[in-house]
Amino acid sequence: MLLKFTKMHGLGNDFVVVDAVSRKVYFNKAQIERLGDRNRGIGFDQLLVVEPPSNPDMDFRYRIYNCDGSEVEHCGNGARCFAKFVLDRELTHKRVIDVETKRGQIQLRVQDDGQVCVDMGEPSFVPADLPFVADGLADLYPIDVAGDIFELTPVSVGNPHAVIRVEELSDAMVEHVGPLVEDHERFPNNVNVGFMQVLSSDEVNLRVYERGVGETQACGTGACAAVVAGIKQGWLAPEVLVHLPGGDLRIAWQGPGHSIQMTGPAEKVFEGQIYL
Ligand SMILES: N[C@@H](CCC[C@H](N)C(=O)O)C(=O)O
Repeated sequence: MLLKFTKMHGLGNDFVVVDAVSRKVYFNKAQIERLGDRNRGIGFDQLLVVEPPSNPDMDFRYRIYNCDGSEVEHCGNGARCFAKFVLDRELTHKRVIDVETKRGQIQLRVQDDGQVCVDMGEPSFVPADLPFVADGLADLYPIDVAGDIFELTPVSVGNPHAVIRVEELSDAMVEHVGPLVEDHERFPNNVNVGFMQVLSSDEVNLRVYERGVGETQACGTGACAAVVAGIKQGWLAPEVLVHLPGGDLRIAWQGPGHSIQMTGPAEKVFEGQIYL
């Protein structure tokens, strides 16, 4: 079967986006891994599949797969690219789009400047929601990583994140500690690992080692998780500019009972077709 796709990115976190509204398409794990291979396929961090909604109150449903073939609940940068894709392809003319995901319902608002603001839903700090194995509730949780102790904040923003505050960001930290935390036994479903350097109460640097991918140039849910963790710990204000290797995101959270708002760009790179 010849598959038509669009290559997109949000701050360098790259996607292959497929229209499964106009024509049904299903992928198995081996196909996703092959398409995601940067040498033998197209290459992407995540595959996004745009489908009709199952709930008539929603505009679309979208499925998200990491390049290792695993299906995930949520993707912040993907949500913004999704909004640009359905407008560019004229699958909708709405600029406020309600979408079903594995995580639940999210709302995308396309601004006049082309940036997309995503209502990412409410975060949870309850360990069982990630899941994260813990004896009880704490502010910061110490975790033994190959003999070194790190303190982290576990956060679910629909998908699981571990946020570690560091004084300085380093390649060694992300490349060595990232994978060890990602599949640590205390995270039975694995976890996305964010390393956050606080610059001031409204500005941070962040690098994210993503579950099922490795380090990406940006992670939208990772930026949300880092900011809400920082607000919970009393380090950050309700609106924060997050500097990621691929560019900046604005994250706002007014506290418990409120959704996280994420604003940033979405870019189309090219369209193509490939045999599945
Ligand atoms: N890049 C994404 C997150 C994608 C999913 C993640 N790797 C997971 O396994 O949960 C984002 O922008 O949020």
